[in-house]
Formats: sequence, C-alpha cells, structure tokens
Amino acid sequence: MVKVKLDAVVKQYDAMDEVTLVGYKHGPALDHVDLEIHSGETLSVVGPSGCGKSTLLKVVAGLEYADAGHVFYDTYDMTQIKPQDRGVGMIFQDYALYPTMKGKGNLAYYFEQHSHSEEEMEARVQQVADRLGVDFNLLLGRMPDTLSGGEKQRVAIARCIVRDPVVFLMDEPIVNLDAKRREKTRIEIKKLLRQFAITALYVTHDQQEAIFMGDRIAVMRSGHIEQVGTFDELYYTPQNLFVATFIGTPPIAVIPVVLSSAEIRIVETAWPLPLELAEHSQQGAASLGVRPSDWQMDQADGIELAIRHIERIPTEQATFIHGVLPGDIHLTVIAPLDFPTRQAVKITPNWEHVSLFEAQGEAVLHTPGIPDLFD
Ligand SMILES: Nc1ncnc2c1ncn2[C@@H]1O[C@H](COP(=O)(O)OP(=O)(O)OP(=O)(O)O)[C@@H](O)[C@H]1O
Repeated sequence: MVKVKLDAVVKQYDAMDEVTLVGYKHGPALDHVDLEIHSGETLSVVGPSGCGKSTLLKVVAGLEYADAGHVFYDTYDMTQIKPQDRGVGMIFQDYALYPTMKGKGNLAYYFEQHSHSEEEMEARVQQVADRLGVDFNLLLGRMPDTLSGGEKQRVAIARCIVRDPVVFLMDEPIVNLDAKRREKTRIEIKKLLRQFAITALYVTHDQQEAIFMGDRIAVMRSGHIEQVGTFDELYYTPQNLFVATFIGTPPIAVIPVVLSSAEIRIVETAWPLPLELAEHSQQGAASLGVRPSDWQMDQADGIELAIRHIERIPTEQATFIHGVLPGDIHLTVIAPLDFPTRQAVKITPNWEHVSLFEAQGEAVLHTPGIPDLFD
C-alpha cells in the first residue's frame, strides 16, 4: 500500500491549428494540482467533461508526464519514472484482454513475461480467483470472445490484481456495461479493493458510482481540484457554489436573495432573518442554496411555486415537483409520494439546512454542516 501525492502538478497538451498548421498550447489540463490519495483508500474523481480527470489518472500512471510539479508514491519521486516501472494496475472502459488466451492465460501472462516460477504463478492466480468466488473460477477456462462484457471486465480486473499493483487506476471501468451488470461489477470491484487494500483512483461521470466506490471524492473543474472530501462533506459543507451545484441530484436550487439585519428576501417575499444566517452572513445581495429535500410546504409565509411538472418516484417513496418561483427561478422540490396533484404550492426554505454564497463570485458564506444524526 502506498500513499500517492501530487504536488503542484501542471500538464498542458500541445495542439495544432488545423487550418494554419501552427502549433499552440491548450489551456492547462492540470493547473497546479495538489492532491493526496491516502494509503489503501479509493479516491473517486468527478467533474464535467474535459475538466482533466483522465489526465490526472494518466499523470499518476506515467502515461503522460507532468510539465511541472511532482508525483510521489510514498516518499519516492515518480515524476519521471516510466509507466512500466511504477507498479500500477490500470483498467479502462475497454477490457483489452489477450483474445487468443483463456481467462487463466490472461492472468498468467505477466508471470510468464517476468520469469516467475510456475508454482508462484499458480498460487497467485488461485489466491485471486478464490477471492472472486466459484463462478469466477469457471471464467478462467473460457476464451474472451465467449464472455459477456461484465465477465470480461472481471477477468481484466483480476489480471490487474494478480500483479499486485501498488496503485490501481480505473477510468470509467464499467461505463460500457448494462445497468444490472454495472451494479454487480461495481460491488465486486469495491470488494476487491477492500480485500486487497489497494490505493486506488477511480474516474467516473456517474455521481452515484463515485459515492459508492470512493472513500473520498475529488471534484475537478478546468484543471483544478475544487474540493476533496467524503460525500457528506461535499454535500453539506461545499466550499463553493460549483461544488454545491455539482454534488446532489436533483441539484441544489440557487436563488438570488437580499439580506438586511432584519430579513431575507426572495423577489417580493420576505422572512425574518433566521438565526442561522444572522451569524454568518453579510448584508445585501447573496445566493441562497436550498436542496430539493429542504423545503417546507404549505406554510402561511411561503413563496408561491408555480408547478410545471409532477414526477412520482415510487422506488424512493417521493414526488419530484418541478416548478418556477417569481423571478423565473426554476427548481425541484422533493415531496412525499402522496403529494396531491395541483397547480401551485407555497414553499419556505428549511432555514436550518440552507447554504449561502457570495452573489458575485462563488465563495461560501454559510453551510448547514453535517447533521449530528450521522455521528
Ligand atoms: N492527447 C491530447 N492532446 C491534446 N489535448 C488533450 C489530449 N488529451 C486531453 N486533452 C485536453 O485536455 C483537457 C482534459 O482532458 P481529459 O481527457 O483529461 O478530461 P476528462 O475530464 O477526462 O474528460 P471526459 O470526462 O470527457 O473524459 C481537455 O480539454 C482535452 O481536450
């Protein structure tokens, strides 16, 4: 198990103008990234398309070299070390099994290439296969073209693990599987990472997957790490508006408000300034963040939400109310499943759970904090 540390890493790709054929530099894909992956933990990486997730993984692997900064495995500076000498295991979307070898041959290939004894190879393959269960043992005798996508990916993962990687790097490893196989495979990967206590980086577009796989989650934007933390830390104590809106589905509503020493106002509706905000906030304009589950309904002092669409979600025993507040503010409110169909509802933020951000800029002014009930 090793700790991985990135210290002010910069990576900027070369590009070429296709008309003039003049070379130029893209904006940095990684812009002075500092990051630590603790020994044995899985760190999920999320962020919008093109924010630098795959580049981060490649720089840790050595598939791309940093233009500036350093990559450490424990205290060893790996920045200039070739990928094959870093001891990493990598899994991408495509399974890339050797097509002419059965499952077992795929697992054993590395040992053959590195002159390990037959006994050593057998012992290690069997140890990993046993951890994966009886049904996995059956896959060892089959050719890749007879395996389903999920089965291929299981063999690919096992092939990585038999090599005893010091760091395990995964880039959207289950994105090509159907929903059912995805669920099964992600449980399996998680189990393996736990059992073998491997330090891992897991890149995904899927927030649910990031939450499930990651001990912690790193949120990236435009080559920067915006925040690293557990899901609860990101959800309840976001450091800025970007993290607040990126984490959580349906997303947090961001509502322009005006604060005075006595009240908080959304368009024409005002409430006495809640104690929670009085302590932390500044006067004047700000942005209020309210999660879909943090509205109280049918309060006398509520603001009217014109309902556009009602979506019943029986599996969650909930109704998603999609609507618009005065000022053309669109948002979603989560209500009980038996919420009656109607045209409008008066809603009031649950002040204990709101966040507040600067109106200009994105910095957080106040967060609700992680609820005690999780302790
Ligand atoms: N080989 C390359 N040459 C030039 N530019 C590249 C190269 N690889 C990536 N980029 C650029 O670097 C930036 C980061 O790309 P990267 O693939 O790391 O993002 P990502 O977050 O993984 O994206 P996605 O979620 O779409 O896979 C993007 O602007 C991308 O266009």
